[in-house]
Amino acid sequence: MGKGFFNVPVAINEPVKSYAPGSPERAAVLEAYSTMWNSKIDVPMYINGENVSTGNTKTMSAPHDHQHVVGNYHLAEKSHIDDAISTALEARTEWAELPWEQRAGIFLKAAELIAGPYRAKINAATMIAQSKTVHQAEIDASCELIDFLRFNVQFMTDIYHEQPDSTSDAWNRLEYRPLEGFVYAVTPFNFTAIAANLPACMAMMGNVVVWKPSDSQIFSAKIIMDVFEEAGVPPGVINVVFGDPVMITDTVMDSPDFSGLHFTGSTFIFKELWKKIGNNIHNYKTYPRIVGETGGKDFIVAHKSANPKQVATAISRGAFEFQGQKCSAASRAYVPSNIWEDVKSQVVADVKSFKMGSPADLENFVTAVIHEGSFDKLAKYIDQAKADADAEIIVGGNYDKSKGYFIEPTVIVTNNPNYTTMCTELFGPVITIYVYDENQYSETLKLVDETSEYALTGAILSTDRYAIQEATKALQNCAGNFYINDKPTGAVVGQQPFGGARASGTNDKAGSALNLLRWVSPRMIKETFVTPTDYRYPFLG
Ligand SMILES: NC(=O)c1ccc[n+]([C@@H]2O[C@H](COP(=O)([O-])OP(=O)(O)OC[C@H]3O[C@@H](n4cnc5c(N)ncnc54)[C@H](O)[C@@H]3O)[C@@H](O)[C@H]2O)c1
Ligand SMILES: N[C@@H](CCC=O)C(=O)O
Repeated sequence: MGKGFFNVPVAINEPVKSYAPGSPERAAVLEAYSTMWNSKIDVPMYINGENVSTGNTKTMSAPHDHQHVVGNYHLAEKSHIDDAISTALEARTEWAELPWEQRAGIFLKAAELIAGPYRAKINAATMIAQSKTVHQAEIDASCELIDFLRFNVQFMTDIYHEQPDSTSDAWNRLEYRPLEGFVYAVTPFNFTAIAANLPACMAMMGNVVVWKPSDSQIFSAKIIMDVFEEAGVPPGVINVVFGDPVMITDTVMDSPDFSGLHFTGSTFIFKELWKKIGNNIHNYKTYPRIVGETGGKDFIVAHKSANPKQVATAISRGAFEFQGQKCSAASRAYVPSNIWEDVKSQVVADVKSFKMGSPADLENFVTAVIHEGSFDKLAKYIDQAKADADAEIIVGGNYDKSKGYFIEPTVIVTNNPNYTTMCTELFGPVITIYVYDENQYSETLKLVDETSEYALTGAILSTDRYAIQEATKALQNCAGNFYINDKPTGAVVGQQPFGGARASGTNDKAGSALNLLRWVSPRMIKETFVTPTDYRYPFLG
């Protein structure tokens, strides 16, 4: 320790590859997809650097072909969770005391492994496990994950540089210690990058981790585990467990050494976990840090000055890329009456032109939703919209789960701004549009603010700067990520730190120093050079 003040490589965003016909990346990803599709993988848990198989397994299949099995994974019993906790705690001292540049080296290496030898594999696994198109897999599993790793190393050093003032007779130093105990990462299905980043960024700051991925993402989580291992994450630092989320969480949160939760997923589950922590609060050695990024009901508002083509494109891409399963996806839109007919005709034409099917066919723009539970929920809301007098489906509305969980991208128009699908998170390829009187802009902004419990992302499209300013102010509390003349999706690490407030989360901004600060417990050290030897003030003589 302490052999130099090292500069880390300046983080730059990983360029997104095109996958155009004839490109080497296209050939590589299709080959990786075909190899994975035609073999079956066995995914053990990973505890203390060892693969742990229990024989109690579940199969993994692709959402776009649910009868096609691509492998199985092993389920934990309580004793495995106890093991994961105790090995994490055993690894803690050595890991926490490892100089930061050694930890940085591991995660910078992980970024390069993904950028190079693992890129096709992690993209193909994400196409299979989460039914992402190749473009959506590339911006998530490769680029966003690489960016998380590189930028967080830089943010980590920025944090370490933040030091208090000192004087000639006293030197003040802040030490950014990891949390005392172990931390718990619970990750969602929808972003491979989020699944990797939640455990990785805590480990980067010197913490030891128990990580529970989503059942629907284990196939791509396996590639993350392989990358962490090859990059040199030592045994016990990140322990990966699968199985009953309630049993795993109860076991973790019953431990007095539990010191932090890093969660991304639905609002309801996050609130349940927060309650459990509250109920156990007297048992912990330290107050656990709680970070959760959760649901959304993300909006697009168009002003009467907006360009209809831009509004329509923001809707088509913002609502339907990755089947509307980004937490940032537009799911309610407010369009003024003067441009509605133009917006409507382009959105309908766009949606009718979408190709839907397996991500193995790179021509497809949309594929299947994640699982049967999601499919059934979406089908129910679509049927309800067909039956309700205050809603009309203007395009889409069909669904079919015979082979994969396919929901047609669907646009509902309602004359009721509080219609159920204007308020409830559906998490699928369904957007509801309310057409407002073009002269009721201010009233509509109030409606946008008050309609949903969430505050994740939102967008205003306008060519009128006064209208943009009015929206920026009126909507300041209903979106943690607010976009002007753009769609509300596609935040880039290092450029748009991501997260929302209200029921959308603790707004600790993934991909920024704000998030990393939650995983350290600073120690202030004051060193006095001339230590007093007399208690009296000078004037007391
Ligand atoms: N705000 C963000 O940054 C962000 C990002 C991605 C996803 N999301 C949200 O995530 C949700 C979609 O992801 P999902 O379907 O994987 O969410 P989910 O809440 O169903 O699952 C998230 C994780 O919680 C675990 N879990 C489920 N029940 C649990 C329980 N009772 N106890 C402990 N753990 C439990 C799951 O196994 C999974 O690992 C959406 O609501 C979306 O808005 C938010
Ligand atoms: N950061 C992503 C969304 C992550 C949640 O699913 C975006 O901005 O689209």
